[in-house]
Amino acid sequence: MIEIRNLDKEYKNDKGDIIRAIENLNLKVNSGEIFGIIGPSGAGKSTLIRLLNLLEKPTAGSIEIDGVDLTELDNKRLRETRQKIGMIFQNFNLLSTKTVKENIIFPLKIAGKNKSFRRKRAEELMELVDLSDRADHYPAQLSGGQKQRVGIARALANEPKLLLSDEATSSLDPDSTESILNLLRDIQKEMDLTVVLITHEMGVIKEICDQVAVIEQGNLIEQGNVLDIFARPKTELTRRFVSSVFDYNLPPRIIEDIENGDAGRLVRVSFIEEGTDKPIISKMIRKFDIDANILYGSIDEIRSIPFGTLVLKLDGKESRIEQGIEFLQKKDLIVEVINDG
Ligand SMILES: Nc1ncnc2c1ncn2[C@@H]1O[C@H](COP(=O)(O)OP(=O)(O)OP(=O)(O)O)[C@@H](O)[C@H]1O
Repeated sequence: MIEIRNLDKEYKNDKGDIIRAIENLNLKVNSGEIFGIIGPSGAGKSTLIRLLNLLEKPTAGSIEIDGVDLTELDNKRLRETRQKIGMIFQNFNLLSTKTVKENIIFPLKIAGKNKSFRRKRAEELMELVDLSDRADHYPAQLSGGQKQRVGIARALANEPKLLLSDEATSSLDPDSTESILNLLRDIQKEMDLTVVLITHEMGVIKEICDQVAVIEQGNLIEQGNVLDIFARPKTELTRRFVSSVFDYNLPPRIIEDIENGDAGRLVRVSFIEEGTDKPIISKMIRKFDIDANILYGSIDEIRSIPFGTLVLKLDGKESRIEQGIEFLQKKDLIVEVINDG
């Protein structure tokens, strides 16, 4: 669906220095995915999402959507293409002097749709986002969550195939965030949309994304399936993001033992889906004559799929322990030796 190649974006600051907001970035987003891009402040997230519909012009590189390179389109074709890319914003960007219904009708007007079509489509969209009873309210009369619902309805007006979300839940309270994320998930399924969202909150990624890319200082540093990234974050930054929503860090008493050289042989076993861990670990204990004490465990759910990690202390013959670890790895558990003992 989207293929970004060798993308660069440079800005000049007030002093005339060049700031490389995006550096040689390559990314592929498949059709029908909810793809999250996460990074700390200043990483280049907003720049990247604005590049995706050419609200920002790249300094170099290409952005293909369904095989069409946006950077090569003339203004007229770019405008047409943009109508098929919906976008929602952190600050909603609603027209304050227009009602809910008029805000939703606005992009349909721009697309040249006739009056009866516009009215009918607006009714459908208000129903979709559960705001039919607020049709004649103005944005100032709505809660943040309701404003974002209007933003979503407006973004979907011209039946886009791609929806871009620029920190859509960052200014919402936790309940509204949850309901907006659920709405995004539902409409993604119902309309078979591809969604690209940027966020600085790992909770958003955990809640609705299928794939995630982590960016830092304009560079893509890690990318993959959300479950894999949670189970095996490769970079320090990703690990920090994961730790913000999943209790991944070792408890202080274990860290202390490691520092004092008293911890023994410790492994972290991460598993996805219920029950896969227990029979396999007890099998390892029997098969290789190893003692395995669970020192610490943490279990959560990622989009209804159980996901957890256990920290085990292994005792036994060195060679048998090696074989035991290999055995776990072959069973598709993610095993990380955290202390050699
Ligand atoms: N119009 C601009 N002119 C000059 N520099 C810019 C401009 N827009 C962004 N930048 C710089 O580019 C870098 C990336 O900014 P960007 O807003 O894309 O980051 P971000 O990850 O979205 O940050 P935040 O989460 O704080 O919004 C920053 O160093 C920023 O100062």
